[in-house]
Amino acid sequence: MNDVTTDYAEWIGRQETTDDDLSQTLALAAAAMLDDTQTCLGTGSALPPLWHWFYFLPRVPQMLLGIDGHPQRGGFMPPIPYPRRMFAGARMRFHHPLLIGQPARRAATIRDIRLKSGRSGKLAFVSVCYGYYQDDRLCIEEEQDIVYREPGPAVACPRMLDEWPPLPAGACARIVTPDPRLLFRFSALTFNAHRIHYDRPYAMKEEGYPGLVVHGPLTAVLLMELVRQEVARPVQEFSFRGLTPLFDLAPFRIVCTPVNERQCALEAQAPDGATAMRASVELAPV
Ligand SMILES: C/C(=C\C(=O)SCCNC(=O)CCNC(=O)[C@H](O)C(C)(C)COP(=O)(O)OP(=O)(O)OC[C@H]1O[C@@H](n2cnc3c(N)ncnc32)[C@H](O)[C@@H]1OP(=O)(O)O)C(=O)O
Repeated sequence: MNDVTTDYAEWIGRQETTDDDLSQTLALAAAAMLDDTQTCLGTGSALPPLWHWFYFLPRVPQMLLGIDGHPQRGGFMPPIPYPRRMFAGARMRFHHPLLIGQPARRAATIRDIRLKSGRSGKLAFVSVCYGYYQDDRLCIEEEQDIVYREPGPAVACPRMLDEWPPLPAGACARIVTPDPRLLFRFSALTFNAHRIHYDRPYAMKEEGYPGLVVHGPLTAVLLMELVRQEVARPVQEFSFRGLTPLFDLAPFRIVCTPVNERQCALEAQAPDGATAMRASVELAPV
């Protein structure tokens, strides 16, 4: 089940390059969404880690969007027939911060396509590598896993704990209320038209979710913001895997637990206490 079918083999190695001027306006809009009134975001300032996701936006014409709101498959992304797209995870290494207001380039390459069978049914994982450059200098290396699922049974509404469990020693945490205003602003900032994040009838009736789905990259950004504010040290590496979706139906908790001098374990906990996203950061040496 792990082999790429010949149908998709020609997509491996496919490349796409996107230029962006890393406008200050978008950084200020991202800061507003994150309630960040402190970070200096002037021209030439370092873009906080993961904020590169607010740039290099897809420029696919409206007429080429699929029914789910994503660009129709068969262009850069392979024509996988499973209809339910999700962001499954990513790994990245930060070499240098991107600087606001200066031209930058993103080079994308499809690295791998794998068909798997999971508890939820048939899955197709597409791994896309990205290199982010400024002045021809590699600033960030990233690999994203996008998963396409076949339709399955409706996803149940998660039960809510009466109380969050105690935190591990040394951990810090924050409760996030993922209301539609936050999801809408994140969709807008990433120019992501996937309807599961803002169109409740579509999310529930077509894709079988109990509510609007929280973007995986939004949860990852919130975890990174917790590190940026509470640990306040430069991050060298970051990785995450989405284990179960989060919805706009109840608050979730994000937790950062130091593991050693250089590493923190991160987690987003669903309202029922289950781990919805597991992540880790490697910090720069002191
Ligand atoms: C933006 C954007 C979209 C979104 O943001 S969607 C919302 C964010 N994403 C999520 O909420 C995804 C949450 N995860 C899940 O729903 C499930 O974990 C998933 C991905 C459907 C898989 O669940 P299964 O239970 O069917 O899978 P298994 O645990 O049985 O594993 C089967 C094999 O798949 C591998 N695998 C599972 N999860 C991941 C993952 N996150 N990343 C990479 N690989 C994964 C697992 O290791 C098994 O592989 P084997 O080789 O061991 O068979 C947008 O669209 O842009």
